[in-house]
Amino acid sequence: MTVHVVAAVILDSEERVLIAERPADKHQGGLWEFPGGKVEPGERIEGALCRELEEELGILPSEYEPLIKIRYDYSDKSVLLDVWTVTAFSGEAHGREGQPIEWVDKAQLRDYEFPAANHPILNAAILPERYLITGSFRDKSELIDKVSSALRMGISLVQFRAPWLDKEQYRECVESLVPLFSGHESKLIVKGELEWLEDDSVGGIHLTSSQLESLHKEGWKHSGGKIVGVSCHSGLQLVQASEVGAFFATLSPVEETSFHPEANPLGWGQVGPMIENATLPVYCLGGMRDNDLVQACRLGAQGIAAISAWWS
Ligand SMILES: Nc1nc2c([nH]c(=O)n2[C@H]2C[C@H](O)[C@@H](COP(=O)(O)OP(=O)(O)OP(=O)(O)O)O2)c(=O)[nH]1
Ligand SMILES: [Mg+2]
Repeated sequence: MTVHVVAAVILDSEERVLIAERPADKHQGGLWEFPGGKVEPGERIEGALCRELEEELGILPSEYEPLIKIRYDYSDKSVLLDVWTVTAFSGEAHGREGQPIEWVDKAQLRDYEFPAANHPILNAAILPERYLITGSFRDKSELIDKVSSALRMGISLVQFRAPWLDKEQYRECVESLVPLFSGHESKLIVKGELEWLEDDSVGGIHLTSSQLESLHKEGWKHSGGKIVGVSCHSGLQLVQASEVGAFFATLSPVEETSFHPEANPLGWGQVGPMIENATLPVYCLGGMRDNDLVQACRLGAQGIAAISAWWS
């Protein structure tokens, strides 16, 4: 039997996250957690969220939205963690059950030890809702202009993609973008070979589904703090993406897109259950515009990924 648990990534005005230490005598005791607890029979999930945060922290959430759902089988117990982001609440958070609590910068979250099920939840808590993939550009200066303007729009995760360039031009473009990301909370992800993981000037890499397939076959597993994203087009690939230790996946094409006119759109109807079963954060990709974000998040996605929407 699966225990349905609601948990909250509570943010303050400085984007810090509230975490609490689980009592030593409880399941997964002594580890840090996102506050929450079991949903009672017949209880609505939002009701359980408000009740648990009131009981454990003495706060009442007023603005919240679904972040991610993760199923996980511990040897002694199976849980469905239904995680919500809370962006506004009344009251002063304190450990009402005597549990230590801490407000932590997102970048520091990985320094704390969480239960095994929380791995994708940490990634979801850290990743933004919008993921820009670079589109066409004439030269480096246009590339820099376009990425700069996206960063000014508040986009903080950018994949550099330019399949028409040779290796040297490609590297030069990456090098020209790197300074835009220093000092920002933003991350530059390079679409390309695994060797980019060794490059400390970039935030991570994005793998194609065929790279995923061969890496998965080899039994490759990502370790370390660098972000790894993977392009997925099926439920099986989403499973493989989790198994190789990817931080997130894009799922495409959700709708028709001029970039891949030959591909059959999955449509929201198929995308919903695929996200539901995924065990990593998923960005919807393919024909996405800003106003698709609400629908994507309603289906449990991390957010949306796009070229055209933010590449003007
Ligand atoms: N709240 C919370 N629970 C988590 C997290 N990660 C994780 O694996 N769990 C597991 C541990 C527990 O098996 C279950 C949550 O149960 P709980 O002990 O907090 O439930 P509860 O607050 O209702 O407390 P009680 O019924 O034991 O008094 O989910 C997390 O980040 N937050
Ligand atoms: Mg609890």
